[in-house]
Amino acid sequence: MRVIVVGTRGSALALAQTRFVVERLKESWPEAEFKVKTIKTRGDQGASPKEQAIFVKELQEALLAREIDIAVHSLKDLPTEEPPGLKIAAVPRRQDPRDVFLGKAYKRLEDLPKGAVVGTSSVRRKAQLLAYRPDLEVRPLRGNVDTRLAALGNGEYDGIVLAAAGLIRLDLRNRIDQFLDPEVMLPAPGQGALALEVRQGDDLAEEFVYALHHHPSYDRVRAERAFLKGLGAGCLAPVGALAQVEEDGLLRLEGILLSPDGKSFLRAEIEGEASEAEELGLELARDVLEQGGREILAKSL
Ligand SMILES: NCc1[nH]cc(CCC(=O)O)c1CC(=O)O
Repeated sequence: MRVIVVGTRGSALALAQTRFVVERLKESWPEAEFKVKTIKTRGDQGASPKEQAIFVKELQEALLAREIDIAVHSLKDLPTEEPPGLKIAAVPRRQDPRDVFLGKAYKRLEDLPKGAVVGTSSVRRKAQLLAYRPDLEVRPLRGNVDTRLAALGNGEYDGIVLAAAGLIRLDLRNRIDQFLDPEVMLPAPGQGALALEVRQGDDLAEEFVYALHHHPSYDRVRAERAFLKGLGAGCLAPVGALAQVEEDGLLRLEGILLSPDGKSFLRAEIEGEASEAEELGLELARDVLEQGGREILAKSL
């Protein structure tokens, strides 16, 4: 039988995510053989959105070139359009999608004194931080998770904001001081979810990864990504989105579009059938654009 090659980037987080995926694959398909291949990329998870896009592309090229058979991505780093010849064949059960606060002297965002310095390089996090607390000073914070934790330790910041999922997957949950309420900080579309990508027509790889597919997680991230896509904002505008599947099976999607300074924003929500996840996301985006989102978008370009 064919050896299935699982491709990943080399950052600690990417490797941890891939180890998790490969373990699940081996449990589901004990007869099959899986091998991990690290695709060397210049940077890491803390790179700028533009660099992130390059790393994603390198993995996709390796897939198309048959150097790997399955690519493991953080879903939030993937562009909303799939390249020709590839498909997202599975979205495993999503990790906690929320953002988290890690503080130096103060362990909660609301306890920070006026003018406190918070580190993040995400335009989405910055805009929402400023919308909540215009008095804060938001300073850039790049690098992989370790680098960012070290920067907090050095006292350069009073606090930093990261994705819960990254810390949890790196076994650093104990470093989290506060899970941010989505009322204050809506996560990035797809945050906390993985995407398992294969070549179209590679039925074996597709069948293998489908064993890890979690449909409710897939519906949620499809709604969130459709909202992002519908705004036509690309990855550079401050956009947050979070979908939940309610007890009655309905999907509730909340979305926000902000100006980079957080002074203007539009937040809206919609509810409907989970099977209509994509339509719900697109409809919410249309609502937001019509309520004044177009003017807000013009400010972030
Ligand atoms: N943009 C970098 C990135 N891509 C995925 C994660 C975390 C894990 C996830 O959201 O799935 C991170 C780090 C962060 O935002 O703190």
